Amino acid sequence: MMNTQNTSISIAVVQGNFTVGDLQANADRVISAIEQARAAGADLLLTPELALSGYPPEDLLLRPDFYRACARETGRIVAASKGICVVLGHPAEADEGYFNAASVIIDGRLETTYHKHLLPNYEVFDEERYFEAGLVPCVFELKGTRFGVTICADLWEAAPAALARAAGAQAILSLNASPFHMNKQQRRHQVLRDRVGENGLPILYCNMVGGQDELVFDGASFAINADGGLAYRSASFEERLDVVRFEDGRWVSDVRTEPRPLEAEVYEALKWGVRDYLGKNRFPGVIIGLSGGVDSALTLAIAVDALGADRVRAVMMPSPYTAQMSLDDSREMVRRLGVRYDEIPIESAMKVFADLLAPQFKGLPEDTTEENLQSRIRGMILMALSNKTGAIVLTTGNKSEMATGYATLYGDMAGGFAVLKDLYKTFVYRLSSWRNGVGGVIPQNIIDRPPSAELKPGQKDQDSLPPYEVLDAIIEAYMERDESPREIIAAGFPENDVRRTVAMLKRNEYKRRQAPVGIRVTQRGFGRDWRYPITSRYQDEF
Ligand SMILES: Nc1ncnc2c1ncn2[C@@H]1O[C@H](COP(=O)(O)OP(=O)(O)OC[C@H]2O[C@@H]([n+]3cccc(C(=O)O)c3)[C@H](O)[C@@H]2O)[C@@H](O)[C@H]1O
Ligand SMILES: Nc1ncnc2c1ncn2[C@@H]1O[C@H](COP(=O)(O)OP(=O)(O)OP(=O)(O)O)[C@@H](O)[C@H]1O
Ligand SMILES: NC(=O)CC[C@H](N)C(=O)O
Repeated sequence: MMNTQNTSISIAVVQGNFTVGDLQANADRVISAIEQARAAGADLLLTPELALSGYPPEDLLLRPDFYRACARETGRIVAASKGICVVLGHPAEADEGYFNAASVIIDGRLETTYHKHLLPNYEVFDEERYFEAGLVPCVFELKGTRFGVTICADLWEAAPAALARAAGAQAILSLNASPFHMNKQQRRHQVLRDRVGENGLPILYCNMVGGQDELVFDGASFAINADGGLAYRSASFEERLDVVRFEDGRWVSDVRTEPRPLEAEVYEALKWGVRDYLGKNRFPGVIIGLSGGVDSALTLAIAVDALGADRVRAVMMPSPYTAQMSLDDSREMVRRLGVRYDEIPIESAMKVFADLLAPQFKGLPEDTTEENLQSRIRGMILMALSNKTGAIVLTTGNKSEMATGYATLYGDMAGGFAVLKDLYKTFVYRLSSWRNGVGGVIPQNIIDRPPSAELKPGQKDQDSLPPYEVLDAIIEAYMERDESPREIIAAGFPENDVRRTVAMLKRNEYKRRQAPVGIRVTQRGFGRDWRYPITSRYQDEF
C-alpha cells in the first residue's frame, strides 16, 4: 500500500442540481464548478452520478444520438479541466455497449473511464434496461494516493468496493444519484458503514440535489472514515460545492450539518419537487382549488413556500353543500399567504348539468354521479384557467386517497402535478401541524375539523372509509411491505377494514394509471415503483 503520511488532497464535492437532457447547461454547470474548485485550491472535483445527463434520463438512453451528444459535452469538460482532476458522471458508449460511466480526467486529459458494476433494477430504478454492467475496477493515483471510483448502487453490495481495494485503492470516491425517501439518509449511512467495516476504505459520497418528475434528490453528501466516523455531512436540499480534504488516510472537513426532523425533510422534498417541476418545465405558476380542507391547504402552503405567493393562485368554488366555515377558512388562509384568490360558485353549472341530464336520469336515484359532477365542474373550471394562463393545476389528492380511489376521475384528479400523492392522510395532518409550528399559515380550524368531501349534506370521509390511522397502516403494510391480508389481520387489524381497504386498493389501479405524476417521499410510491396490472384476478391470501 502507498504511504499517505503528510499528504493533503483537497476535493471539491459538487452537490449540483442537473436537469435531465440539458446536456449543454449541465456541462456548463460542471465547468463553472471546475472554476470554483480551482479558485478554492482543490486538486479534484467530484460530481454526482450521470451529472452530465441528469438522472434518470430514462429512454433517452436508448438513443444513439443522445450518447453522441454526451460524448461532445464530455469532450468540452475534458478540455476545461487543465490543472485539476475531475471525476465526471456521464452516459458513455464503448465497444461493448452503453454504460453508466465515471471518467477520470487529469489536467485536461481523459485518464480512464469506469463503468458501473451493479445496475439497480428495483424500486424506481431501471438501469438494466439501458446499460451493460462494468466488470473492471477503476483506481487512479493523485498526489501519491490511490483512489477507487464507484457509482451509487455499487456500494450497496460488497463486491465493487472489495475489487477496488484489491486493485490498490486507499479510499473510495462514490458518485451518486440517490433519490430521497423518508429515513433514506440513515439507510445510506448504514450501508456505507457496512462497506467501510468490510474493507476499511474511507468513502466520500457525492449526491445530486433537485427534483426530476416524481423523484427528488436530497444531496446530503457525506464522508465516512475507516473507523466508521462521519467526517463530513453536507446540507440536504441545497446546491453546494463543499471542500473535503484527504489527509493522512482520513477525510477532514468543516462541513458537518446537523440532520433535520423528518417533517422538515419531507417538506423540503415537496418544495423542491414543486419548484423544480415548475422551473424545469418552464411553467409560470400554479392554480389550486381551495376547499377549506387540509389537503388543499397544505398544497397551497407548499406551493407558496416553493414558488412565492405571486406565482400561486387559489380558487374557491362553493356549491350549495359548502359550509360557511370552509369559505371563512379559505379566505383566512389566502389572507395570511397573500395569494390571488377568486370565488367561483358552481351552483349554476350544477343546475345546467342536472337539466341536461334529467331526461337520461329519469327515474334513477341520486348517487355518486351527482357528487362526481360537482368535482368535474370544478376540474373543468381549473383546467380552463390553466389553459388561459399557462399555469398548471396542482392536484391535492393524498396517498390514502390514491390507494382507495377516493377521488374523481377528470374531477379533483384533473391537473398537472400531484404534490401530496405519496403522503398518507395521517402524515398530511402531521406535516400541516409542523408547518404551522414554523409559522402559522394554515388556520387551525382546517386541521381540527373532520375531513369531508362536501359533495352532499353532512358528508364525512369517515362514513365511507375506515379511520385514517387504521386505513393508512393497512395500506402501508400491503403496499409498501407486500404483506398479505392474512398477515395484516394477524397483526391486529380488523378483518373487515383489511378486506375493504385491500379491495379498494386493487379495484382502483385504473384510476392511478390516469393520475398525474406526483412526488415520491416514501420507500414505495404509486409511481415508477408500483407496477400492478389493472386487469387481474389474483386472490390475496386471507
Ligand atoms: N377497471 C376500470 N377501467 C377503466 N375504467 C373504469 C374501471 N372501473 C371503473 N371505471 C370507470 O371509472 C368510473 C368511476 O370512477 P369515478 O367517475 O371517478 O367515480 P367513483 O370512483 O365511482 O366515485 C368517486 C369517489 O371518490 C370520492 N371522492 C370524490 C371527490 C373527492 C373526494 C375527496 O374527498 O377527496 C372523494 C367520492 O365520494 C366517490 O366515492 C366508472 O364510472 C367507469 O367509467
Ligand atoms: N369548494 C371547493 N372549492 C375549490 N376547490 C374544491 C372545493 N371542493 C373541493 N375542491 C378541490 O377538490 C379537492 C378534493 O376535495 P374534497 O374536499 O372533496 O376532498 P379532500 O380530500 O378532503 O380535500 P381537502 O382536504 O382539500 O378538502 C380539494 O382538495 C380541492 O382542490
Ligand atoms: N442510482 C443508483 O444506483 C441508486 C441505488 C441506491 N439503492 C440508492 O437509492 O441510493
